Amino acid sequence: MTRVLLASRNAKKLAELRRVVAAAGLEGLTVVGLDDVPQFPEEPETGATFEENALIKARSGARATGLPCVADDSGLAVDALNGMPGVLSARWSGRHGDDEANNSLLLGQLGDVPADRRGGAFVSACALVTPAGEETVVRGQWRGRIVDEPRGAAGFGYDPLFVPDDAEAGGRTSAELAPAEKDALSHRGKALAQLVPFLRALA
Ligand SMILES: O=P(O)(O)OP(=O)(O)OP(=O)(O)OC[C@H]1O[C@@H](n2cnc3c(O)ncnc32)[C@H](O)[C@@H]1O
Ligand SMILES: [Mg+2]
Repeated sequence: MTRVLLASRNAKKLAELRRVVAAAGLEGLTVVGLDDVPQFPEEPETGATFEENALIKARSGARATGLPCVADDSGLAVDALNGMPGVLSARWSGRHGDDEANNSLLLGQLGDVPADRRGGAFVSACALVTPAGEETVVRGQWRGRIVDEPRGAAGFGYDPLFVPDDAEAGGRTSAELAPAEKDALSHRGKALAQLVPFLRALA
């Protein structure tokens, strides 16, 4: 069995990564998380793009463990904010991973922005780095709009504020979708789908 490390320190994101990889039915691959390998220090996510940050995380996981490593760097790019919070999504309010503070800051910033200009996209870059140094990076996007009040309790991050454009979502926020519904439409689902052939090749 080949082991593959999914390197995320965000438990809810990690659960999504695990789900999508499991749904792909990769025979001969065992997925492990950071809890299953010896601890190694977190590298600062200093990249200017999602791709650069995904590579920083995947390279450091592969280097520390000797395992092929998948990492996601993602965020919400709001049109009216010229693509921000972007790579700063996790720490937009100044406190890393404080979803409530991030959401209320974003809502305040969009306070005067009318409904027809509240478009944006979730973006995910997923990188696969092997111990031999082969690197693959892919990107998925999920278009939608930012509502003016949070709705729903599933998912994480900005999910309660994001209504996907997809008809299947029927006007629900991504925090109101069932997990499998989110995976079928999401930026992360689309990015990982492109990595599946490369993962299959490792098995
Ligand atoms: O870097 P790792 O350890 O993977 O965990 P993280 O939470 O810091 O992850 P990122 O640096 O990639 O930042 C992503 C942020 O973007 C937001 N985000 C990304 N994907 C999202 C999703 O599917 N739903 C809601 N918010 C999302 C959310 O605020 C995340 O904390
Ligand atoms: Mg991060």
